[in-house]
Amino acid sequence: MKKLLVLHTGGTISMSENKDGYVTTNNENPVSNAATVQQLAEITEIHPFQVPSPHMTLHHMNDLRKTIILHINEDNYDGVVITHGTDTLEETAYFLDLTLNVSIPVILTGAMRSSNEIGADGLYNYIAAVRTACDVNAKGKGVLVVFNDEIHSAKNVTKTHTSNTSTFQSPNYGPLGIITKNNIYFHHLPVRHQPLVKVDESIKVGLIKAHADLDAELLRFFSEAHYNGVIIEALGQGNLPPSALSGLNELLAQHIPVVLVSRCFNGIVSNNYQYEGGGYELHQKGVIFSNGLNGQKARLKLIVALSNGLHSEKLTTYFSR
Ligand SMILES: NC(=O)C[C@H](N)C(=O)O
Repeated sequence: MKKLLVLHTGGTISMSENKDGYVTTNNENPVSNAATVQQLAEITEIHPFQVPSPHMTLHHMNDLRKTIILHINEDNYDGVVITHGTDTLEETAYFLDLTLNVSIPVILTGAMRSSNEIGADGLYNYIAAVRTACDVNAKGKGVLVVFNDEIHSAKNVTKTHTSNTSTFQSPNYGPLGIITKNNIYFHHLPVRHQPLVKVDESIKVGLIKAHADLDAELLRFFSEAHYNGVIIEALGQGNLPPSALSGLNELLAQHIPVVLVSRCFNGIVSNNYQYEGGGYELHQKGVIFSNGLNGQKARLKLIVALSNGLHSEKLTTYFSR
């Protein structure tokens, strides 16, 4: 039997509906010690904290990382499963993917319906995650998200629906694999990069979404509030309204790294347009173009990059991968 470390962190998978129909936190995680799961693997369960995932912080994520390292250094685990709220699940998954230097499977899962609601998906997803963690082909693929019978890479997966159980999707790329009643099939191999292991929790990176008439004052805020970096979810292929440019110039003049992603759901930013605020001009100014991440993931990537002392060209290269 494979030996797995399971970390329960909270979220809907750990919650129940009360008599008024509202979803609330339980003292005990209902999927903890589930008999069906105990038959699949030898499981050591720990509960580092129990929070709804909107309460997750960089400190929680880093704490989770340290806890995983501590336990896998002490004992020979074949894999790690983390149960987590879905709202920020992709952020914790990607943070661990960027910073955990391990080859055993590390898999996050959660639920869209709490434990006593009709069609509750928590135990089902948990079982699927445990089965995947036991699969020999799940090794060396970085951090994975298992949800609704699909296996996604932490880098590409995102929550796409407020309530549907098929909420986790990987725009542009699709899932790495699928899970059936009896089998686990991987169809793609993710491109892997060497993790960076230092994390400075004091680094502050802001995230802002561009829109028509974006006010330069909003960008100025980040320099006034001493942010270490800024992510802009730009328009289309990577363009900004002229109204924002004076604020952007101030950030760049103060050598605050600015990374561009797109507010579009699919595609990658590029320096095509040569008009005021167009990608060409932003690139010339020194804005860093990210290779296809969403804003919340680019934020964590910039925190990790700055924690590891990446600046100028090294930072640009890191974001091009
Ligand atoms: N489905 C969920 O888990 C959502 C919940 N609000 C959370 O992220 O904790």
